Order: sequence, then C-alpha cells, then structure tokens
Amino acid sequence: MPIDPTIPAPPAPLSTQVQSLVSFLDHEAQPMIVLDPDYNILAANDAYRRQFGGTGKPFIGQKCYRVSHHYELPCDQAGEHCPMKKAQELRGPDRVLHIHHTPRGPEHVDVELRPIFDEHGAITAYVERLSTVRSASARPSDDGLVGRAPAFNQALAALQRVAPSMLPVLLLGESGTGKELFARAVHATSGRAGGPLVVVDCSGLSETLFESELFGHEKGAFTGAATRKPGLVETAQDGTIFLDEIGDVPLAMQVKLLRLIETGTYRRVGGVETLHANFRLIAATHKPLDAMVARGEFRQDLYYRINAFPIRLPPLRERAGDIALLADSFLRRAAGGMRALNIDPDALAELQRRPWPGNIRELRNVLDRASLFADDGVIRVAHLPEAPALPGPTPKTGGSALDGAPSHVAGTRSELAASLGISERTLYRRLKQQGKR
Ligand SMILES: Nc1ncnc2c1ncn2[C@@H]1O[C@H](COP(=O)(O)OP(=O)(O)OP(=O)(O)O)[C@@H](O)[C@H]1O
Repeated sequence: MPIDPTIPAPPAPLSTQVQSLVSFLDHEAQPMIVLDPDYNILAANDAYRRQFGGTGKPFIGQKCYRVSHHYELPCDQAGEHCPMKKAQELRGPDRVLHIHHTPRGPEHVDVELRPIFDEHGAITAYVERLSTVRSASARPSDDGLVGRAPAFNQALAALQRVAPSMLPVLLLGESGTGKELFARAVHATSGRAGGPLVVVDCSGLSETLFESELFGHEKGAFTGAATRKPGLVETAQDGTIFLDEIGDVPLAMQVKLLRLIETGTYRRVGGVETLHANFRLIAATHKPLDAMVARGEFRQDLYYRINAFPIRLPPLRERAGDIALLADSFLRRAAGGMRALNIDPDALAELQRRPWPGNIRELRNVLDRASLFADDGVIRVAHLPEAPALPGPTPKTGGSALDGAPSHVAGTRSELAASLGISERTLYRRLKQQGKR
C-alpha cells in the first residue's frame, strides 16, 4: 500500500528503558512526557493525557513544538528558548516558562526538561515535566494578572522562581505597572498563601506613624495611645508584608526596618518586650533606589537586604502586544457578567498607539469610562478620551503637575490619577496634603 505522507508514521516500539520510564511516570501526579532527541513525543503519563491531551488530536509520535506551540520548527529556530537544546548543552536539566496551546486555550506553562543518559553517557531521551502557571492568564480573564508579551513573561518567570522561596522580592516599575498585583501573586504562589498578606503604603507615613503602624504600641506609649495596638508586623505573622513605595521610608526609619529584617525581632513603641517576627518581605518602588543610595537618600545596607531578588515590571509601552488581551479582560470586568462589550478594530489600533504614561491603570480607566458610552456594546474611537497632544516624559509624582491639575482636569479622580501617571492612593494623599480634597 502507498504511504500517505500526511499521516504520521505509527510510533516506533519503545525501548525497554523508555518503557520502564513511562510506567514509572504514570504514577506521578504532574503531567510528564518522554521525548526522543529529535523532538518526537514518545509517551505521556496519565496526568498529561488528562490535562493536555483533550484536543482529540494525536500527540504520540508528533513533534513537541508542533503540539505545544503549533510551530513548524523547533522553538529556538522560532526565536524562543528551547529547553531541549539547552539541556543538551548543559547535559543537565533546564527550566523555562512557555505559552502552550492547551485544550483550554493558551496557558503559561512551567516546563522542566531532564536528559536521560545511556550507559555510554549519550542522551537517549528527555523527560519533560509541565506545570500550569496559575498566577497569570494568557487569555482574557475576569481577575488577576493577564499578559503574554515577552517582557511580561520574563517577569512572570522570575515570579515563579522566587515565590516558593523565602527570599525578599523587590518589584521595580513605573506607577500602574501592576506591582501590587504582582506582590499578591508572589504571596498566593508561595507556601504562605494560607497566611495573611499585609499591604503597607510607606509613602503616606511620617516617621513616628510608620514606627507605630509597623511595630504597634503599648498602652500609654504616647498621647492618644489608650490601648495596646498590635503592629502590621504582628498582623503579618506567618504571612507576607508588602511594603509599597519603600523608597519613601524616612531615613531614620530605614535603620529600624533593617534591624527588623536582619534580626527578625522588634519592640512595640513604648514596650520593652522583644517580639519575634515571621514574615516574608516584598517591597516595591517606582524610584531609582540605586541612585538614591548614591545620593545618600537610601541606606545601602537596607538596599542590599531588600534587593535580593529584583523583578522589573515592564511599562505598558514595552508590551503593546498585550493591549488587546488586557482590553478584553478589562471589558469583561467592566461588564461584570451583564453584557458582552467589544472593541472595534480602529479603537484597538488607537489604544495600541498611545504611550500610556499611567500604564495598565490608565488603560483600565480609559476602558471603564468608554464602556459607559458604548450603548450598543461596541467601544469606538469616539468613546476614548482625547490622546495627549504631545508625548511628553512620564509625569512623575512631583508637586508641579498636581498643583494645577484638579482645577483643569475634568473627570473622575481615577481619570485624573491615570492622566498624571500616579496611583489613586497617591493622588488622594497628595490632594489631602494640599487641602484640595
Ligand atoms: N498584568 C495585569 N493584568 C491585569 N490587570 C493588571 C495587570 N497589571 C496591573 N493591572 C491592573 O492595573 C491597575 C494598577 O495595578 P497596581 O495597583 O498593581 O499597580 P502599581 O504598580 O502597584 O501602581 P502604583 O505604583 O501606582 O501603586 C490595577 O487595577 C490592576 O488590577
């Protein structure tokens, strides 16, 4: 009978070695496949068949890059990191975060590949373990982090690596890039997910307030301290503390923070008892801490402590490829399950052109507003606020932009915050400081 080239050849019989490997892997809870050095999937365990095998298409005997990526070429030739290539070079395991096609649509998958050697030291097969990443979505989602652009994936891969450890994490990124959402995802992916996550906004706190908020105070410690109050460090016991805007911590408090991190102990204000803290630290800032250290505005020793694992969150302009995905997600959220909202291609193109100094928060606010005008459920260019006349530098949280802003900018506080590229929290605080609220 003539051979039909479109039908893949039946898989070759497995070697005894691979066969025993497969029966071993069948009892593993995590999805795993066995590959030959030529990218062919030789076998898959039960968990893989359950999670990834539901498309109805055969995968045994197929190339891994075709099944997982719908590519015609191995990942490294398609401009991606190929763990097989790397494992071959290293003669050891390699791990990478990829977006895979799955029966549920695109998903972030943490892929770990281990080479199997024969008695002569040659690689005969690879075992690939796949874990679906739950901290972010590669398709429109009703909540949490969404994204699939390379710059976002890089930050997500770092999150996946560090979350299970106890290392402090430093999130660096402009306002509205998702630092708080990332901090929540680190906590939720860590072994402390069952414990509390305590968010501390460092920017609004004076020195004395910072200390009593963080460490708590004894009864009578100062005027107004009518009762003993536990501090946030105590509230965060067995959980995570997120110090947002750590660059705003006053110098005198930085030394107390350092002592807390180094010794794991602290005292309530007005107290003598030494208390033991147990928390995981996540800090965030939009400020250049290294430059602040050079200027003597931030303690170097504290910087080294918190900077153990920095993650840079990309501004939206570096991940314009995610704008459609983010827009779909926010429109779902704006609709709140009531009616489907869509965006027309011109409006989407317009969103993709804008510079977004307020990043994802600004995009979200623009879409929330536009959704109120979209009577027929379709967002058009006319529903978007006017684009800024000149693409100026990213507005910073300095006083000058804000000084005139409340009287000149119409609209909601969230729109104003977005147009200034600062968080609503920061705006609220600054307006209050200026007596404009
Ligand atoms: N990857 C993302 N996917 C979906 N929503 C996001 C993402 N990143 C941020 N957001 C949304 O954008 C808004 C701003 O995010 P977030 O508050 O985490 O930013 P931030 O960097 O902490 O801002 P700031 O420094 O001003 O406090 C929130 O509404 C958040 O839900």
